[in-house]
Amino acid sequence: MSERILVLVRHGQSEWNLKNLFTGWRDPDLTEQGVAEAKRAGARLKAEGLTFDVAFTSALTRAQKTLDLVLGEMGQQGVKTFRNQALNERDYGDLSGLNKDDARAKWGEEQVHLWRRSYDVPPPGGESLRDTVARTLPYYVQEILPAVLRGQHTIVTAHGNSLRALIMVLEKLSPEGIMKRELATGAPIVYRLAADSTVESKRDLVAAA
Ligand SMILES: O=C(O)[C@H](O)COP(=O)(O)O
Repeated sequence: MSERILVLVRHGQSEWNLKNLFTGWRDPDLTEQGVAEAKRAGARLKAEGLTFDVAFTSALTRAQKTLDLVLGEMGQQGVKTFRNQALNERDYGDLSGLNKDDARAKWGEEQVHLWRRSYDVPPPGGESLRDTVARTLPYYVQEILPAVLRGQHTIVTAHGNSLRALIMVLEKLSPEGIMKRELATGAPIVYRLAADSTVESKRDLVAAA
């Protein structure tokens, strides 16, 4: 039985990350730096000797391009890929397109932090992390996890908060624990799962600067 490998990668820097705008379901492209980050992630995964059998990504350009660049760097362009909006970023609702510093000036540091990092406070008109877990988890359980448990080496490229939702479940984090969890762009996390789908080991492959 081959190992049960699950790799999560947040997309590389996007145009709106660079401009410091709430993005959510909006669809900006990667920046030059984001392209470089994605390629570096691919190089790190290749250096680990990893190969993939199946890939999952969101319906958004920045995550799809990141996946293409990672696989390209690994010489693994042909990997079977599934795209699904279940893996999209948390919907930032009315905040989408607003500048994060302007939002802090308007609503206060603490409120904006709660919208961005709390488990159950939804941004106006958008999804809380709890809502995002409710959206991503069925897709993980029904599509991604079965592939991992079959021994297919699996990569998921998605978003800061859709991945925090999965990480909360994988790492059994409390609402307080997930509040402190930040994900760098283009930094792969390699999980090995046990047969009962719990995490056996985890490694952060922080992309070299
Ligand atoms: O949607 C966004 O704005 C980013 O991808 C994640 O933003 P956050 O770090 O503010 O949650």
